[in-house]
Amino acid sequence: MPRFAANLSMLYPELAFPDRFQAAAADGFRAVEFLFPYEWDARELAARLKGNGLEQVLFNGPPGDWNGGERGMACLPGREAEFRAGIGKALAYAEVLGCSRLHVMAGLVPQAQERDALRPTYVSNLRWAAREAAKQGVNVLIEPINTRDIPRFFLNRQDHAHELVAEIGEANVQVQMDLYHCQIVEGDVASKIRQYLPTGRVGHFQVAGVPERHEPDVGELNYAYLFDVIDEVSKDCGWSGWVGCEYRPARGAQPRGTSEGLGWLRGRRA
Ligand SMILES: O=C(O)C(=O)[C@@H](O)CO
Ligand SMILES: [Mg+2]
Repeated sequence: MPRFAANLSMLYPELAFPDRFQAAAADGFRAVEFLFPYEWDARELAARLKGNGLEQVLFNGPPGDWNGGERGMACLPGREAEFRAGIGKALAYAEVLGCSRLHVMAGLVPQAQERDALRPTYVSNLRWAAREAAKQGVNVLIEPINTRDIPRFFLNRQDHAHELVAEIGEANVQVQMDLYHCQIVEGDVASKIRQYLPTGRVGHFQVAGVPERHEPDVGELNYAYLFDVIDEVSKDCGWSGWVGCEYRPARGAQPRGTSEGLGWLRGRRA
């Protein structure tokens, strides 16, 4: 059975962020992930994890000016110093949270620039981040994201991500395979799991229904089937990572809306 982690940036929207840890534990989760922890003290978050018997399995590096529309800096020439400072900050949080996966967002292709021209900057930034992360046993993850949600995002496809992982050439760089984005951009999701999971280069999965990004049992993807595929391939190749529940509950911020939407998970937990 896949092991499922609650994404606390999206689940339990009716609760203040620090209270989402307890809610996730009460719903039976043993692990959590979230996007950005930086407005909270790392020790306070570590205490929430410990107090609720939870493991932190993933979070994101600083994305640049998120409210101003930025979605990472890794591909942006001229932003290397800020990128490196952000990785330093993220690794300090990873240490306190005991987290071994860091998602580094690629960034947007600037207007009037070609994606390929950004590749050397991206590769060199990721290589630097990976070497820093390796010093404390952290894996750096890169995630293809669909361009409907994030227009001009640098990284959109699984094959592009795996090519870049090979070019970066560091053992601790892996792909965060978000099946929601994968379905929107390229489809053929089960075959892609079978193709990429045995390579040892998939570090984490994320799931959501398509197209609304609600619960996995809402929408066009048959997750019952896909979870069986992950199970089957994991057994063959010895993969033992996590599946992040990164969706917006269909019942929105209604009290207990997230919990009531977890029917899809019943009987599926490892
Ligand atoms: O949007 C996603 O998908 C993510 O995994 C985030 O970390 C980045 O927006
Ligand atoms: Mg994702």
